[in-house]
Amino acid sequence: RGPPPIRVALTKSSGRGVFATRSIAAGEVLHSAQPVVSHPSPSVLHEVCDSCLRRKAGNGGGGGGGDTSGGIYYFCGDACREHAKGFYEVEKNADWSLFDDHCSSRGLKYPYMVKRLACMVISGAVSADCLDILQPARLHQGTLTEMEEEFELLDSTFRKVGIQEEQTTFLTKEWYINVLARIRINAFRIELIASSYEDLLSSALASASCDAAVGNAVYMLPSFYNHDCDPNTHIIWLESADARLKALRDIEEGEELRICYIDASMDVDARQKILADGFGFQCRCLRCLSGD
Ligand SMILES: C[S@@+](CC[C@H](N)C(=O)[O-])C[C@H]1O[C@@H](n2cnc3c(N)ncnc32)[C@H](O)[C@@H]1O
Repeated sequence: RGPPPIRVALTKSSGRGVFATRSIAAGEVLHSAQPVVSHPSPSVLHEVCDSCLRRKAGNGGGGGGGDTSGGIYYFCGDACREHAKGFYEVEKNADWSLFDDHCSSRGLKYPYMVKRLACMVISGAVSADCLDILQPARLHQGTLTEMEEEFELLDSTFRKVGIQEEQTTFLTKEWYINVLARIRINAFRIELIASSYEDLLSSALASASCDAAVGNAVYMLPSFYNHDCDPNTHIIWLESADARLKALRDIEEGEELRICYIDASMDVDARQKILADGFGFQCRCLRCLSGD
């Protein structure tokens, strides 16, 4: 397989975007992508692999061969356990109860990803500026104050573990806010596509009882796709957080590839509100302009 048939370039009015470098047929997989950082949804913790978010065998995932590691984490196999060392070796040594309680009582999900990223930076798995290339959200004063509180809890948790100071020099309030501002705009909520009848049953149960998402993740290339309420591309997850970008219809060379960030079945007013509040832009796609 050659390189993916895409390139990132400036659009006329939506910052950077992804463009087709040749014609693409409907249904073609453009490329796959692995998360830079991911985290299970709090409601399914211990039910999905802490690394790839695959459901535990018996929870509809069919991902046998897994184990639990010290009761705190579940990894679906050796590859994920190995890959997770990037955060696990640091994360498991700290008492996260204050930080986690703070986030769960407020229904916050993204700070868990910042915590994980901080552990990855400390262990040397990624650099502190690995998300800097992504677009940040514009933040209001109220949000900044909340983030400062979260940062204090994160910082004090690391201090209690006694990690060497030179390993945490990156860990400043500014770093925390910068990373979270990028995660807010670029994180994907991951819903796995059921791959068997058993999965269908258990995912129906999961969505009836709680959140259907297995977690959230940030990717590099998928973060450059702009939004359209009638997209020509979509991002899908089959059994794990490894994503696939797939053409929804025939696409011409040079055309911009766009995905839909939200539930496209909502009416135009609801879509506009969510995109403005959550992503900070007014959608002017053809579907919105036609009032559909
Ligand atoms: C995930 S990023 C997409 C890549 C981004 N354009 C960049 O330069 O990094 C999401 C941001 O892109 C911009 N964007 C995405 N879709 C847009 C659209 N349909 N109209 C205007 N801005 C859009 C918004 O600023 C949004 O917050």
